[in-house]
Amino acid sequence: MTEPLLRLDRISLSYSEIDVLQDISLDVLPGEFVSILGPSGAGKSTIFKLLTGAANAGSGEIQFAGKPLIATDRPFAFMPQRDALMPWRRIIDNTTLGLQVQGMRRKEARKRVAPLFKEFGLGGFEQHYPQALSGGMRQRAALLRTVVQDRPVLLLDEPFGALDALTRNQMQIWLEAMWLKHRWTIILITHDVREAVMLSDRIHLLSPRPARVERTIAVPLPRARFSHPTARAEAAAIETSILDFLLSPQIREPEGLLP
Ligand SMILES: Nc1ncnc2c1ncn2[C@@H]1O[C@H](COP(=O)(O)OP(=O)(O)OP(=O)(O)O)[C@@H](O)[C@H]1O
Repeated sequence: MTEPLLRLDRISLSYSEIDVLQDISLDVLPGEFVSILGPSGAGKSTIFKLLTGAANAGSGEIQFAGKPLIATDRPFAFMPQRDALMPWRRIIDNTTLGLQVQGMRRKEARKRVAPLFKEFGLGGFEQHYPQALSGGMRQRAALLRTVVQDRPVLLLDEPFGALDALTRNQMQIWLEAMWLKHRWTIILITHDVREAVMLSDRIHLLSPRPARVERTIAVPLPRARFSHPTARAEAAAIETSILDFLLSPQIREPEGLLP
């Protein structure tokens, strides 16, 4: 059996009186594409804060490659919800930012990222500023900045949430192709159930805050699922069952946003 690359073992976390995570246990296999889905405010981004060291668990353990994760050990490259491109830096210099923060010299960092521009659909835009790029291009630039850091796990927090439906779908197709080629280990936070079913090997469904893993759903279907002649019906059925679950009375928005 493949050993997990990452394991969260009974993690709980509170912010002063607010309990946010309660006994979260989940694992991620090497090369696996995992999604985390759950109601708004459940604590999804908090899981990434824990992994990146921006928050500390009250109890439980995080293991990476079979050993407890220590503070100096940061095997994650994080892409935040908004692209966070710096408007005053050219695209090439935005994509080198993570490497430069790690101490790489600008010239060397540029050499590392430049060959990847074409693959990320950004060829010819190296010297442009972010405001000259479309929403999809900006997200690809942010993803490029994340990927070049060459960390074992990519943490993507709703990377396509702000895009229009058509661009989002194009980006999902592109990300799937990139993942099939590079086999990165990815944890994706998303609100988009179809996106999770399309891209994930497994989906962890969270309860409302304090978040627990309510269900883990494997999606063992061939890729390009929603256009695959036989898999598409099953993919649609999984999507419907997740939506039913998320809209069930015990899971749906706790603030009563739904009737
Ligand atoms: N620094 C903080 N101090 C206090 N409370 C916080 C802090 N950060 C987050 N929270 C609270 O923790 C809860 C979980 O927040 P989190 O951002 O992890 O949710 P989420 O599931 O990612 O939400 P969304 O889907 O809306 O982005 C929320 O109630 C939020 O208000």
